[in-house]
Amino acid sequence: MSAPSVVVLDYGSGNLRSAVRAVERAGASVELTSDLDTAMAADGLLVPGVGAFAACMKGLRAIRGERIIARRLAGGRPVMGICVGMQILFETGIEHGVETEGCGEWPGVVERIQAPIVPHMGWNTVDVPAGTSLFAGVEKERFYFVHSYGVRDWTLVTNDRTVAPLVTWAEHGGDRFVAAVENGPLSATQFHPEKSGDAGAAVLRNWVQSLKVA
Ligand SMILES: NC(=O)CC[C@H](N)C(=O)O
Repeated sequence: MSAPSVVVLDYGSGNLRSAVRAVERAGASVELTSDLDTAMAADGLLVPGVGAFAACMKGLRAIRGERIIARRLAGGRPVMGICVGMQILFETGIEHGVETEGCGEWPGVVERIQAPIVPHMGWNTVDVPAGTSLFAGVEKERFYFVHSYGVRDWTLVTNDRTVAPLVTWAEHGGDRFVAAVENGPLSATQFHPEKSGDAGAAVLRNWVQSLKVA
């Protein structure tokens, strides 16, 4: 079976090369591009990101990235967001007093972590829900975080006809925030799997291996 194809979306954010290398090591054939048709056709789309929420959303909109994400998800085509690439999937981001509209794939606000020491920078464990596939085999491992903001409250309303997302939580300085989400074709991690050693590599491998099944 050929390697799954993954587009790493190039919307001007940083951390692109390490994301490309990490997904290649996870077994995918990777292209770094902002081309809409290429991004739509790939088995998986990875949305990395470092920097401020507003700047990332500006860069994403400049290449119609929010439309690429929405159209892929409408067709059940897998997307994974990492760090700011996860944060921009939510409804709103508030950084340095600036409120910015996100992609709105999930309700919720990205806001400053309420902890004595911010940024949350370093290795941490996560609280993984039953039924996870993203964390299969590494549920008890540590992952590398570098962020000052996060989603501290998960308020998605579901009913008996919808499959609730699997939400993984983490805690820093007494504050809890969403560390990962598995929601059908949409996956996301607040931590950097590409900076999280063998455990992070396993998360990316789990995601890449799910693409051919999708
Ligand atoms: N690693 C980053 O780029 C941090 C992303 C975001 N600005 C945050 O602080 O949460």
